[in-house]
Amino acid sequence: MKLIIEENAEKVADFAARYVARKIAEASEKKKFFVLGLPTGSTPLGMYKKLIEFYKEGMISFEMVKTFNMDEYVDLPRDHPESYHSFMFDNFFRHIDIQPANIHILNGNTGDHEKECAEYEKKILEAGGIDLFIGGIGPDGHIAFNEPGSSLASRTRIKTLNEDTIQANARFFGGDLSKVPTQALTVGVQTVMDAREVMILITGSHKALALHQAIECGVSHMCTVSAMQMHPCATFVADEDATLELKVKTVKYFKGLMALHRKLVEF
Ligand SMILES: N[C@@H]1[C@@H](O)[C@H](O)[C@@H](COP(=O)(O)O)O[C@@H]1O
Repeated sequence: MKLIIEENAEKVADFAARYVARKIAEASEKKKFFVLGLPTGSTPLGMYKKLIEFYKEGMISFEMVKTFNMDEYVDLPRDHPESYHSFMFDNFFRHIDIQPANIHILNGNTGDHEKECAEYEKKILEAGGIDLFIGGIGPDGHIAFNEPGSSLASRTRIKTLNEDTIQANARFFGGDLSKVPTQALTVGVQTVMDAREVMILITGSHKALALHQAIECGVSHMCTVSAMQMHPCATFVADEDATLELKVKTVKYFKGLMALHRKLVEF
């Protein structure tokens, strides 16, 4: 596992965007599609902004990119401003040259959630698997909507959101808890684990305990992102605030590797 520690959220976004841009460019040079797993939430917004900038500056193209989003609310119309469909189109897809057919987002309005989830897993396989899955985490260490207690062997399925997550997401629904959807379709922990690479973005002191549990404690279904300790190629990109609960020794160790890790984003 790599832990990248950047000064602030903007630098986390810059690192992540450069990392993704370089991977896309490498695949395009080989005339290969690059398959990205993508998150929503406020954490990845800065990365999406930078990637749009890189595209507008002519540094990268998304013509050879396929995407699979992590999750989507159940029974929230696709065109609702807070659906993850709207989020992704408004903040990313509308501004780049990705082919619409290469965008995949779970549909929480089909009425047959089991079928939708099974087909999603199938589509990922047909695309050749995910090359790089990018994720954020909830303050309780959940990845996608794999809430505490979710099986670490889970695959795409319907999940009922817990109280903490509903409260955290209420800010997007005018602070009204009753308006927050209570269920979502989400990729499983194992779906993320199957990706060839995983990159988790964590910013803010409210995520500090989660980062500590994720990388300094044992693997536990109570902090589902901790499963990434078992992934052969996982990178956590955090800002200083998110490292507040880590041991000084851990921080010092990974900061000592930063010169090496900077090479990963030379682009
Ligand atoms: N399902 C999403 C997660 O994928 C996301 O990582 C988390 C944190 O969001 P934010 O980045 O806004 O803190 O929110 C939701 O629970």
